Amino acid sequence: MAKTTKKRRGPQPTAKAELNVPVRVGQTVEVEITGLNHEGAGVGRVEGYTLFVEGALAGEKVHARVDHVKKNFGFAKMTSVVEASTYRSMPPCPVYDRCGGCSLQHLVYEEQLRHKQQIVRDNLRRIGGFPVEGEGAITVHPTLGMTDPWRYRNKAQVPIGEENGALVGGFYAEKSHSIIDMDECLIQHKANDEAVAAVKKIAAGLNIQPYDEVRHTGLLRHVVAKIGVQTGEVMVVLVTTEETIPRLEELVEAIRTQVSGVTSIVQNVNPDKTNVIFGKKTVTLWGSDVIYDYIGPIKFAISARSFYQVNPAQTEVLYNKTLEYVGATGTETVIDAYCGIGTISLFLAQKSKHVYGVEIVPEAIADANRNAELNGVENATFETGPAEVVIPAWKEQGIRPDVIVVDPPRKGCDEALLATILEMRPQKVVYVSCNPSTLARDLKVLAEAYEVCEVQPVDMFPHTGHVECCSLLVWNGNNE
Ligand SMILES: C[S@@+](CC[C@H](N)C(=O)[O-])C[C@H]1O[C@@H](n2cnc3c(N)ncnc32)[C@H](O)[C@@H]1O
Repeated sequence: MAKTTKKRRGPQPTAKAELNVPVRVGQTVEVEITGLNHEGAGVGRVEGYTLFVEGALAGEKVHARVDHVKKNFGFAKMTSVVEASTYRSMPPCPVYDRCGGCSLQHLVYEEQLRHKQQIVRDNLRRIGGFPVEGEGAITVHPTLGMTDPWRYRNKAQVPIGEENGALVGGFYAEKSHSIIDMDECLIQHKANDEAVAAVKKIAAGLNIQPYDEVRHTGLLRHVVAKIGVQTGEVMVVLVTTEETIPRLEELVEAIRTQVSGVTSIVQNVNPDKTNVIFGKKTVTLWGSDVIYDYIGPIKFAISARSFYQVNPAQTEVLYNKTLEYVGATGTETVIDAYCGIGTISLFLAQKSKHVYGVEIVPEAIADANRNAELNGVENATFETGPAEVVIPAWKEQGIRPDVIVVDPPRKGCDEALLATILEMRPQKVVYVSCNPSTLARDLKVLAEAYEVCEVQPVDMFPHTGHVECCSLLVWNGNNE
């Protein structure tokens, strides 16, 4: 099911004269594509003016229709290929060009991996000012990809609506609130697709009213399905506008008997006029409050609302790399900043003396403590709060980490945290990042006292433009 929707750019009848650019909205142009940007759009020029062309690949000549112009660059959509790249492949997904969840399905997978490695290199050079070639260059390893890069997502979040009087669920059509019905997503675990399709059919059969986003009427807003890939346990979450569900017993009984692997049926109530999926109230309708999964040897309890990495196979690859870079032997004190539900912390606790995890969301820390208990881990301590406040406090308390691991959100580390790391000077910093540009910016700051030894890109989200990285930094021994 659709994971993301394409950025919606509003209608823009800007005349080319207004901005003094060589193209106008609605015009079809021929463009030679020289590169791919971080969102997977082709980059080309028309009379020196940069156009980002959705659907085009580096090395291609294409026809494209301009749909948005700005002063220095514009956006276009490919309408036909004039000269194709040898790396072009036929996207297997039938709704690929309408969904927007994936942006790279038309590029052969090996080339996607090379592209992601290049994106990391470009950011390190352009934003970080690091050499990436020749003597003294940072080693950026080839991206670690999946042997089978399909059906990897363990969570589907599907908006429900109405089309011609029928209940539908799938993804939002571009620049609209109407939902295109879809029962299969090729990057989604098959069990989740089947669970959502079954729930849609059951809900329609029981005449449960789908949500109308514009009028803010109806009951069923979203169907969420989650699977613990290692345990096969499935959770179905019904997100509704109201607490009362008509024919509730029949609904639960049908889901319980028709959804394969289901061990948990949960209702979340979201009465607000918002595009945020979940509301505050969650009730278990049948079965367990949680499903379980394993990453490596660590068992995790996953509730309806808890954050859990969506590609568990590649998460294990990423965490093993983190463990390798930390290089713990059993004597180390490690700080895990931005620890979420303690996934990295619990991985590290196996090999370290003590792990301190900090995270801003209280519910995530409650999950981290519960997961520590579940795994009998006694050498991990979790604290709620901003990393940039809690870690300086730990410093004052005399905690001296040998290694600090950071895994911040896309905006990167807070400046105050980087300053604290430079003051604490652990022997190593391991930086896990989902955004190469903020990674490059922060590494540049840390390079004052650290050698950036190597960067390992990991493909957590095949067929999308995203890339995750794990970087090893070692203190340069300079006390100044
Ligand atoms: C990319 S996630 C990493 C989660 C975890 N390491 C994992 O692998 O599942 C970033 C986490 O940072 C948390 N966060 C955001 N800002 C924070 C801050 N200032 N201090 C501590 N945690 C923060 C978010 O809530 C989120 O859980």
